[in-house]
Amino acid sequence: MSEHFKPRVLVVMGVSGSGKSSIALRLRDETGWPFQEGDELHPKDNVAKMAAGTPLTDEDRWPWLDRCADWIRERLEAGSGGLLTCSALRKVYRDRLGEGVPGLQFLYLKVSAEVLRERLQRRRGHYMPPSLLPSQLATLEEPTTDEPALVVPVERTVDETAADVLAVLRRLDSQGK
Ligand SMILES: Nc1ncnc2c1ncn2[C@@H]1O[C@H](COP(=O)(O)OP(=O)(O)OP(=O)(O)O)[C@@H](O)[C@H]1O
Ligand SMILES: O=C(O)[C@H](O)[C@@H](O)[C@H](O)[C@H](O)CO
Repeated sequence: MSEHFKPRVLVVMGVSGSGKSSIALRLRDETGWPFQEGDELHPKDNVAKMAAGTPLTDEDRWPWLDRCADWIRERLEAGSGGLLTCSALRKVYRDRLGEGVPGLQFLYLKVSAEVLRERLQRRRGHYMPPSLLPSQLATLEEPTTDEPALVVPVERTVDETAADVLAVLRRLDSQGK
């Protein structure tokens, strides 16, 4: 049985290859919160575009972000907690997802460009080509300190990183935050 954590909706964010899916799945196992892979909410044209090596535009992303926002809102209303992977690269995207709504928290996976390049080169069986990394990094606006985001460097193992996040959640729970 998983440990009890106060239900929160966490958006696990960062560029392609930062480890969103890997970390979110570990956190799902530990918290028991519902999990949604944000990549699965992309309209199929978006996936085809990325697979062909073309970066998405803001216009491509809005319908996808709206689907992500719907999922977040449902989870908040249900009070079940939730884990969504979503690159959420720009501040306006995070606003669209509902940043600032109580109970919604972002978890930013901060990884150096070198490590990202290496991970994406090694990854197999994913539509996102490593050639899109520069555009992902160019689009990224890291969350600032006045945003409700936890920032974790993820150049250690998935288990170590997940343990760090759980420690933060326990601390927030014990402080009644
Ligand atoms: N902490 C880690 N240490 C080493 N390798 C990792 C780590 N986290 C993830 N990886 C590996 O890096 C690759 C990218 O991870 P993952 O698919 O979880 O990233 P992602 O952010 O969900 O990517 P995308 O947004 O493109 O779907 C995978 O091959 C994964 O096994
Ligand atoms: O905003 C974006 O450009 C996209 O969401 C990408 O980040 C991908 O969906 C994901 O990272 C691919 O695997």
